[in-house]
Amino acid sequence: MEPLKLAKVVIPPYTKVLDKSLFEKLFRLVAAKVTPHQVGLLNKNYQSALLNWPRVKRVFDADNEKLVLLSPEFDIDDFTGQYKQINSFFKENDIHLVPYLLYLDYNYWRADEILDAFLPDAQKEDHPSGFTAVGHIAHMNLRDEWLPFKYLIGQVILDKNPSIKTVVNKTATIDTKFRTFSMEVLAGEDNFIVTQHESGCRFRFDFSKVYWNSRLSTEHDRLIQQFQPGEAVCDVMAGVGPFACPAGKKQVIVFANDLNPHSYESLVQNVTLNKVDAFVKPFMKDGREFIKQSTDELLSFSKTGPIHFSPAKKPKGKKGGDVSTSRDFVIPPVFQHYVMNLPGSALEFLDAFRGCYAGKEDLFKDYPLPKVHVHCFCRYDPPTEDLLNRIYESLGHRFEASEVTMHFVRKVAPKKDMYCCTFTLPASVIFAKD
Ligand SMILES: C[S@@+](CC[C@H](N)C(=O)[O-])C[C@H]1O[C@@H](n2cnc3c(N)ncnc32)[C@H](O)[C@@H]1O
Repeated sequence: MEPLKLAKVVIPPYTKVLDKSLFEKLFRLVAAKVTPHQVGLLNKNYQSALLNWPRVKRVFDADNEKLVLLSPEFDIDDFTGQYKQINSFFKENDIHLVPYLLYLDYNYWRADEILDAFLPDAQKEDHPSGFTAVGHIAHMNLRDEWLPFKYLIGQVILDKNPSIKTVVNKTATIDTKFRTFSMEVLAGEDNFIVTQHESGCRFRFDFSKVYWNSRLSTEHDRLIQQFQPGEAVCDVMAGVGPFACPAGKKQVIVFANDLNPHSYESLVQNVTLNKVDAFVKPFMKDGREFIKQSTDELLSFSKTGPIHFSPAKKPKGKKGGDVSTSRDFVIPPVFQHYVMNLPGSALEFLDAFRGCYAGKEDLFKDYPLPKVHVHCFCRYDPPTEDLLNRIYESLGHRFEASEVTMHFVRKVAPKKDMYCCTFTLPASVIFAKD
């Protein structure tokens, strides 16, 4: 008896339509015709002789009786070896054994089983059944050797993942100004407008025109946790709002900026979608200019009076949760945090902090100096010296290692790690008059 495994199938490279009949398989099995009571006895006493394949039903109705499928290894004539006892049981109880044809088709097999059957064997462990989901889109990053089978791979991913409606493959490395990448639809609808959930918020955007990376959700949450209600945060490269909107939901005041007009457009929509308009202000400027101008923008905004916040009324009958009390949030005249997530170049923007609060020293009477959370890539392990040097080159201030937290975010490539450096902006930098 063949094991439960798809045999290799040969499909010519660049085939566009998957012939699903290639994955149909017929198994000639034996079934025991028993009473419902005997099903329990078989399950209890003779498990190893019964069919035990994943996702395959073993017991079927047959008139007033039941058919129980036996293992393909079961030997009907074995009265001395491992099947001696079950064969005796069948004989003593006058149980009939009947042939049973089990048919498994394309719907039965998992994506990785189907891909293993038609993709070349080399580097089998890397067969591409994994993808990153962004809303209804499965985003793949296929290696060159799988490209001749890209449409079939896309079809399998689409068929085997009910929430996926579009499968795309990245066609070039990210090197655009706005961190977007070109992509090709492998299967499904040609629709890039997605709705993605993260950190208790909803985000809508065109995945082909803006930056989004679902793998950053932990990093988003990590920083959001550091922001306190009533604090002011300057999100210099905000994208479609994955820091800004959740922070706004916890009543953090966020100036959120992105230079990509498509990101800005989605950011504006997402602020409204998540009802954080009172707390999150979107901008579309170059990050360096924004760092400089946002100090005055916030100062003016702080003079408009406190933000009056009334939590949405709880639906009738809902118990628990916070007591709904309204609260006034005084807008701070200075930022407590700057977030700069553009890891390829954000360190180079640090020079913009020189003198950004020059002449405004008094504003810090009641506020601490701002913290910067700047993301960057590094190819050194440990990263300390390299990152301290690069911060110095741009900011013009040499920190001690103990003054900068270097949080490892993720490995992007074998010699490319993403970090978030957090430090307090020195008074000598932000009040500099040079
Ligand atoms: C890596 S993405 C991060 C987006 C978002 N903060 C996140 O965590 O998903 C970097 C963002 O910086 C924006 N960007 C690129 N150059 C910029 C610049 N000079 N000024 C402001 N934003 C810029 C891009 O459009 C992109 O949305």
